[in-house]
Formats: sequence, structure tokens, C-alpha cells
Amino acid sequence: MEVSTAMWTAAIVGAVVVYWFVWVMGAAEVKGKRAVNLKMGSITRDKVQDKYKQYWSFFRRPKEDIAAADDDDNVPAFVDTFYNLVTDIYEWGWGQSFHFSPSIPGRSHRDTTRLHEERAADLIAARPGLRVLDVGCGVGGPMRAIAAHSGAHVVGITINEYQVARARTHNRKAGLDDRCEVICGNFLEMPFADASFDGAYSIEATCHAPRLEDVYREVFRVLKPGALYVSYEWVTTALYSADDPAHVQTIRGIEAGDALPGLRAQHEIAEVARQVGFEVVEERDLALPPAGPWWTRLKMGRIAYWRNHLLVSALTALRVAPKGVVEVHEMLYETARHLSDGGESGIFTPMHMILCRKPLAAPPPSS
Ligand SMILES: C=C(CC[C@@H](C)[C@H]1CC[C@H]2C3=CC[C@H]4[C@H](C)[C@@H](O)CC[C@]4(C)[C@H]3CC[C@]12C)C(C)C
Ligand SMILES: C[S@@+](CC[C@H](N)C(=O)[O-])C[C@H]1O[C@@H](n2cnc3c(N)ncnc32)[C@H](O)[C@@H]1O
Repeated sequence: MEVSTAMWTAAIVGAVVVYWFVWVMGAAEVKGKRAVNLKMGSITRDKVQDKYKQYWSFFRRPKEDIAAADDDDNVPAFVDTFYNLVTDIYEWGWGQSFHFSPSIPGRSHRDTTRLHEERAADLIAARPGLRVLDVGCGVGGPMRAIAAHSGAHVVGITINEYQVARARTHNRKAGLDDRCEVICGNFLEMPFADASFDGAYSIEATCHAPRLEDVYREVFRVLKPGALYVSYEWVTTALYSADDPAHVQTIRGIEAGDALPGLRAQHEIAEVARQVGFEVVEERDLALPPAGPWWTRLKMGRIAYWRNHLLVSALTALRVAPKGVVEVHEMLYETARHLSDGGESGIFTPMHMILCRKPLAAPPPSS
């Protein structure tokens, strides 16, 4: 073969490999985000690395230190920074629903995600004509599934401006923007009138609140008497022991890599719901058998993580992705390891379900 032919062949094969690696293998889990489009929310390119460092020095501290430094009030701002850093990576590597779901043999991740969301809608009896609140809505994967499944009108709230824009774009593309609304705001002080919703749900979002009672009290306030609220909570289970260094390391790893000011114990959730005035209708860990393990999706992705790491490194070197993306991606990789350790050992669940009702004649909540 002539040298020029060999060079052309090598160039064409190289181009095909790069195309396959970046655009085919690196394609978004649910179409919409590709590695070449990774932005870091509303953070400008030159600030990504600094913002990541600020985030990390805030959340790598245990909850006692966050509280002792009187930093609880700063949590929402750092949670906002976190979602600027991770939203595109989540969409690219996971899809538009930022939560876990029990695995079901023979069903795809997309199916099990949707079923987990529809279960929330069914539990609060969402139906056409009702106005339902999504507390911590992300880019709106659950909101669209729930509006489509139940026919209800869904209003989502998220602290992160970039997620609002993503969610609105997705809603429009899905043809659901007449039934799905997205508001930027803090769920600890919601910009909604008292008794203005017929139902509410939160999926893996209230764990970001420094005090759970603050968000539950707000949900209670905006619900009409008799309305239902369901939440999927991230908690430590009864198997967790604070005296076991391996347990502590796993839970600290989950908190630091997921912008959590401190995980709560499973048994505390109902207590908080009652404290703000709710009746607890049902409480159950949806991860327990017969549910299939939620963490297998994380474990099965080892090759994908390696591919993604190479991709973000290459894109950063080529200056397509901003500096700092590799560090954020590494942090998520570590977090995934802690999450699957937590799931496998049974000391942690991301789907402790609590279903509450606001009583028809509400007694004054205790403060
Ligand atoms: C509820 C929350 C988020 C839960 C999950 C949606 C995310 C938790 C950890 C995330 C990920 C970890 C590894 C990433 C991987 C290294 C990358 O290549 C592709 C994306 C990941 C799989 C990413 C996806 C989302 C998570 C599973 C918290 C924040 C309360
Ligand atoms: C892990 S995501 C889950 C999103 C969505 N429920 C889903 O399952 O796709 C957590 C969400 O909670 C939101 N959040 C966290 N703290 C918040 C706060 N104080 N006020 C409003 N939203 C908040 C984040 O912005 C993010 O949208």
C-alpha cells in the first residue's frame, strides 16, 4: 500500500472512531445532551474550577461542622452551585429524571424510572383538573411523566435557574408546556399562596434541606385541607451504625458528593411530618424486597464511566469543555461508589416513601 493511501485510511478510520466515541457512545441517555454540549449551568467558563473548589470546601465538612459554623442558611446557595456544576453531566449520563428507582427484571431503566414517578402520582390521586406541586423538580423528568400519566397540572419549583430553562425547553418539546409550569425559587420559602395546591410530591429533593421541618412546613402551608403529599426521602436505615468507620465513610461520601447538609435517619421522617401538622397515611421503604436493587444501574456503568472520563478529559484538553469538568466528573464517580456501597450494605435508601395528608380541620402546627 502506498504511504498516502495508508495515511488516508488511518485518517478516515480515526475520524470514524472519534465520531463513534463522542457522538454515538457518548450520546445522552435520553436524547438532548451530548458531551460536546456540556456547560456548567449559569457559571461562566473561567469560574467553573473555582466554583467547584468552593462547593467542595463547603460540603466536605460533616453536618455538625456546617451547623456549628452557622452555615445552614448558606446551604441553598451551595446547592444551587452544585446543580450548576452537575446538571448537564446528569442529563448526559443519566437522563432527565434525577433519581433512582427499583430495578425490575426485563424492564429498561427508562421504564422503571417512569413507573416510580407514576407511583407518586397515583399515591396522591393526581387527576385532571387538579393543581399539583413538584417540590425540587430538577429538569422536569418526573413532572412530564406525572402530567402525562395523570392529566393533572403540575407546577415545579427548583432553586437552580439553569434547570428552569432546561425544564421549560423539555416541556415545550414534549408538548406539555400547557400543563407543566416551572418556577425558580427556594422550597424553604415558597412563592405560593396558602392552600393553593390540591396535592404535592417531592422525589429525592428534600434531602437538600438543612432542616426537614422547614420544607415540610412550607408544603403543609401551600396545600389545601384534605390534600395529599408524598415524598421519596434519602435516609440512613436502622442498619447504619455511627460507630462503624466504614458506615460513616460511606454516608459522608454520599453527603459530600450530593450537596447534602446531613442525612436523616429513617425513623425521624414521620416524626417531622407530624410535627408540622400532617397525618401520616403510609410509610414504606420502596427499596425493600420484592423491589429489585436500585444501585445495580450505578454498578453496571463502570465501562461507561471510564469512557465518559476519557471523553471529558479530551474535551477539556481541546478546550471544548471548561476547566474543572474533569474534577466534577471524578467527584461524581466517587459518589457513585459510595452510593452503591450504601445500597449494597443496606445502610442507606434513596426511596423511603412517606404519604401524608393535611387534615381537613388543621390543628395549629407546633413550632
Ligand atoms: C437525588 C440526587 C441525585 C441522584 C442521581 C440522579 C445521581 C447521583 C450520582 C450521579 C452520577 C454518578 C456518576 C456519574 C458518572 C461518573 C458520569 O459519567 C455520568 C453521570 C453519573 C452516572 C451521575 C448521574 C446522576 C447520579 C446517578 C442527589 C443529588 C440528592
Ligand atoms: C436530585 S434533584 C431531583 C429532581 C427531581 N425531583 C427529579 O427526580 O428529577 C433535587 C432537586 O431539588 C432542588 N432543590 C434543592 N434544594 C432546593 C431548595 N432549597 N429550593 C428549591 N429547590 C431545591 C434542586 O434544584 C434539584 O432540582
